[in-house]
Amino acid sequence: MPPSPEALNIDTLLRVYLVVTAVLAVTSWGGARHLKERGSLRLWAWAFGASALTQAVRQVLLLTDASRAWLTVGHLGGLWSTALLLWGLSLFLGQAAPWRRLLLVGGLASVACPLLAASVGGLWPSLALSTAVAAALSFWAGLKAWGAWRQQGGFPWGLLTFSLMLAAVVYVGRSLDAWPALARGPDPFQHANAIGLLALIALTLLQALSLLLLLQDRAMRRIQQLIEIDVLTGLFNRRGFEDRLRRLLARASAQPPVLAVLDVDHFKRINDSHGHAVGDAVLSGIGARLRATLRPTDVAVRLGGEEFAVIWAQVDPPDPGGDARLGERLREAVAAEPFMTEAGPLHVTVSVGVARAGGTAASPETPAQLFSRADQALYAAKAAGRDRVLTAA
Ligand SMILES: Nc1nc2c(ncn2[C@@H]2O[C@H](COP(=O)(O)OP(=O)(O)OP(=O)(O)O)[C@@H](O)[C@H]2O)c(=O)[nH]1
Repeated sequence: MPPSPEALNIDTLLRVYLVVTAVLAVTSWGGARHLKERGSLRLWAWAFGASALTQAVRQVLLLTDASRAWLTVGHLGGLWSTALLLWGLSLFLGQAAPWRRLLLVGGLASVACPLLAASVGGLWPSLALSTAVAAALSFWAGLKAWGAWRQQGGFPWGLLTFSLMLAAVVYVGRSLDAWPALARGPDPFQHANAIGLLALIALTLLQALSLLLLLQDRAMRRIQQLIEIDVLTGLFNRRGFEDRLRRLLARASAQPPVLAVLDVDHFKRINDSHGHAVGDAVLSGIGARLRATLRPTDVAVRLGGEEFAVIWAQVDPPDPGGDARLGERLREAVAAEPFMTEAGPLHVTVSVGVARAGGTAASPETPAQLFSRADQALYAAKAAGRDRVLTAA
């Protein structure tokens, strides 16, 4: 026997929806203030707030003898909420927010819903229209989240995509269910409507959780960047380098990585003759040139001062002179053209030591051993007159 409509009373569920979205709005707003987050989180607070506010207005209207057409305000919460969530999502992803289109769609629906209700004399056309628009917006937001999920991966994007797409399906169901021609009598309609509402409450909670996880994920990535990235060049710093080298060496790969250690020749002279700012500009330029010679799988590092390193993660099998050619590419990238600085064009060279990871699959060379061999080759290149590449034995 199907549960009686009392088991899932729509008005009770609407009040639960009001309380849940109000709590989410207040916590998101407080969180946005606390984190000094002006963009997406504030819009998401408004998104939850839109649902709470429209429901609150509906509850107040129920206490008055206002025209039933005004009760359609309760239908608009999901629509405005999804529009604001989508807006915040665009900001979060650094994309241009389609706010004009969102305001237009939301505005038109907000006018059309009470007008429809007044002219038909029932609430169903307003519910059908508002849920259809909310479905489209939720699908649009779901596509955005899906795009980010494909690009960046990660559980929070997956959860958000799932909850937005499922919300779109629920909205479509509610929209179809509102049509009297499709309803199978008042009770099934009430029951399906209530199930839809229950699902929306759960999905709203899921969305809030995934947005929270996304914010946390972004903060973690920022911290990771601060820890691992050299501010001057944008390359990895020594910590990031050690971490990556350790992981690459631990990975049993058909081709062990090749490491180059580079040191700028007579860099002290640049600093002494032209000042630290010019020296910094040269270091930054070297970083850019190194990066430009590499593939995304390779790693470029500023080890500190005027010392750099490169790890080639995927290299050809060893062949005579092959490793030296890799190092030569870096040396040429730096020496080929002068660096344009405020002190004029400066010709800069680097010395390079290259070493290919050795050992066996069962007992690979340690990062310290590999680095030491490359460093010795660099030292030998310096001693041999600089501006050259030497490979480790
Ligand atoms: N502008 C600038 N200079 C730095 C930075 N870090 C280290 N240096 C300078 O880099 C110079 C390194 O000098 P040395 O170690 O003597 O080496 P070099 O002059 O490059 O000589 P060789 O390596 O023997 O060819 C020092 O003057 C440091 O002060 C930095 O972040 N910015």
